[in-house]
Amino acid sequence: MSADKARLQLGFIGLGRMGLNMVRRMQEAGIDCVVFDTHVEARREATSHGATAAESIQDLVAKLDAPRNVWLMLPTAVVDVVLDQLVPLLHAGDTVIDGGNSHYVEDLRRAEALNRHQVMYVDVGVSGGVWGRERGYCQMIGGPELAYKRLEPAFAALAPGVDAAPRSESRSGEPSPAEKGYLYCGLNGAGHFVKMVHNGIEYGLMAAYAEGLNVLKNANAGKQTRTADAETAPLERPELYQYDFPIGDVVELWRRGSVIGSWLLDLTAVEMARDASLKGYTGRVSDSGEGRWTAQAAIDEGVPVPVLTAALFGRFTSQGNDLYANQVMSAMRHAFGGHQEKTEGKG
Ligand SMILES: O=C(O)[C@H](O)[C@@H](O)[C@H](O)[C@H](O)COP(=O)(O)O
Repeated sequence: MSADKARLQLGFIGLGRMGLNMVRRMQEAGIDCVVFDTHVEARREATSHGATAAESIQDLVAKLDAPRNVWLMLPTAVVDVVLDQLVPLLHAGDTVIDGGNSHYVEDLRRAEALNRHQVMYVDVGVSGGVWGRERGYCQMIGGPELAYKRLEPAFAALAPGVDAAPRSESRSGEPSPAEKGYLYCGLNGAGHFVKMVHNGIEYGLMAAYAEGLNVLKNANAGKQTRTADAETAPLERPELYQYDFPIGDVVELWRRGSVIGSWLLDLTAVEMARDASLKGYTGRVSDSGEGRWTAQAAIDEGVPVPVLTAALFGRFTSQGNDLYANQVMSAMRHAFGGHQEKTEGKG
């Protein structure tokens, strides 16, 4: 443990799915965390891992040595509420870190507001989800470089480390922060901007796998008999679609030596091994905002992102937001051709 690591103390607000595990990882690395969450149980759990619990935000600030560092790991909707309580308690030279999935535009506004109190604001896009405690967290960091430097032992403790991936050819010597799993991306907003695009890509990758696997799943379409009044046109050559692929095994196979292996595919394989029919899922795919923000940024930049937007719109469809459009089309079809809607599914 380095001397710097031993000295760093961190206030931590928000002990949810990710926050608690992040605190555990930092405590294990010798970083003292003073934690607060409205759930007493979460605070108790954090103390069992060596953290110091605070009874309130005021108590948390009082328990920290100056200059204070307070990391927020909160749903985006409550960040401003907590900042309103926290910032008046802080002093010049203190730092607030937002590790949630905030929009980078919000970071710019918040950084300016905190700056008026001479409090530094750092935005950190954190990837790794519920697996982060074990695998480490990939961190994309924006804000004043001074604050980044001060917090570097915390970023290093949370990061997966250089061994998480084979070193890229022609990189040698002391691994760079990026190779360890954290990166200073630039001034305020930069961290969440990079995380926003990361999530835009996440949507695209997920949709690509999902669509491909659906083509495999329906490769037995020629086996289904279609009646004259079926919903869709008959297959011209049903003999071409007579396959029942073991999708779970195909996914498992692609994890080994194929071009499209990835952690997303690894996770898919685990789900498929449990139940390849995915009966436990209705297929409603939520979106928390970052896919939308990526599309908005691309429009402002005049950059085409057809794959990412198609994936985003696919999520809207899954949420049922295509219903009225479909009703309009069905009404038109009925109006011009007298066509009745079929009540059954695939015919
Ligand atoms: O990198 C990550 O760990 C994920 O990207 C994560 O941060 C993501 O934001 C949420 O798990 C869900 O996001 P959506 O609701 O937008 O799918």
